Amino acid sequence: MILKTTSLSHKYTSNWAIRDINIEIGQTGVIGLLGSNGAGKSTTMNIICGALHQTSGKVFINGIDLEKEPEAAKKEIGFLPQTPPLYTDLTIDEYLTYCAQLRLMDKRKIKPAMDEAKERCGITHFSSRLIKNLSGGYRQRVGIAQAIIHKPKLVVMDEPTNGLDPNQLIEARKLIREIAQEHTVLLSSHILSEISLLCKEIIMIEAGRIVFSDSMDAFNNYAQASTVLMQMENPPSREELLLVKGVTRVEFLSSKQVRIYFDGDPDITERLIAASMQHDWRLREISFDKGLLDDIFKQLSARSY
Ligand SMILES: Nc1ncnc2c1ncn2[C@@H]1O[C@H](COP(=O)(O)OP(=O)(O)OP(=O)(O)O)[C@@H](O)[C@H]1O
Repeated sequence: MILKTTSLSHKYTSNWAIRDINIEIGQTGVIGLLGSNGAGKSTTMNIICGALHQTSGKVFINGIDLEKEPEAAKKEIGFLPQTPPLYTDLTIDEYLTYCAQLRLMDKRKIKPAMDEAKERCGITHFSSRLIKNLSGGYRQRVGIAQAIIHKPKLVVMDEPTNGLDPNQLIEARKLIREIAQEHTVLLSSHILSEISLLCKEIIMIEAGRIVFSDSMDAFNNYAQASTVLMQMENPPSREELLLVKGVTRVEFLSSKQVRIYFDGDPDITERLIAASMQHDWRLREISFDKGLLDDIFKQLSARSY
């Protein structure tokens, strides 16, 4: 088991920030920790990485008890916190060397490990550049390089794609996927689409408790389609749409785009397509729209897990 937590709970002051968090991860790949702001993602990650001491519960990294043998356990953890601890007045090489020393790496192994981490993160050409002169995307890569330099089994990334522009996002996702081929990556986000793009397993945390833990496929099945989105060149009136069997409510998002609420019968799309052909609505696009993340949170939080 690469990561195991048992009944992990934490109180900062009087309230529980997280309660009874049980996680078991045994394989490589990206595992997503999904939750809204304040759900307890950072608290959980900080404890797993030994940056925060839990009120109760246990953490095992590769079978090693983090509390009892912190040094040995931390050798198997790479951590990219929400704000990467970058020393901006150092060059990439100076910074990575410093990080490797902090991890108590064997002196002779530092240079080859650093070269490999830089290569994987695509920052070799900036080796002697000061970190303060790097763009946000490249700083993020340096953050990832420091998390993998000692080849840990588990790499923990707290909201690693936050604040990146669309191109940097694509690059960062690619890099994370590559890293996940050899390491187990536990990655947090409050954005469902980000998690669904990257993760095969998902752990959802809400108000400090795990409310869902399964494969992304199982999650997608659970998140039932709640509405249908239709784009038409020649849309009908609200009244006409309400005449289609199963349609319960119609919301015009623009003059040509409509959100259809329906009674839950998935054959609704066939009936809408048939009606469109019959009345020449000139349908351009039709798709199920999964519930908004907030709705899914509410549904999941409401059931006892
Ligand atoms: N240092 C602290 N002192 C007191 N309460 C804290 C502290 N850090 C976090 N909390 C509280 O603990 C709860 C969980 O916070 P946490 O930062 O773990 O959530 P999160 O899911 O990571 O949210 P975000 O995405 O906003 O970082 C929240 O209610 C938060 O207000």
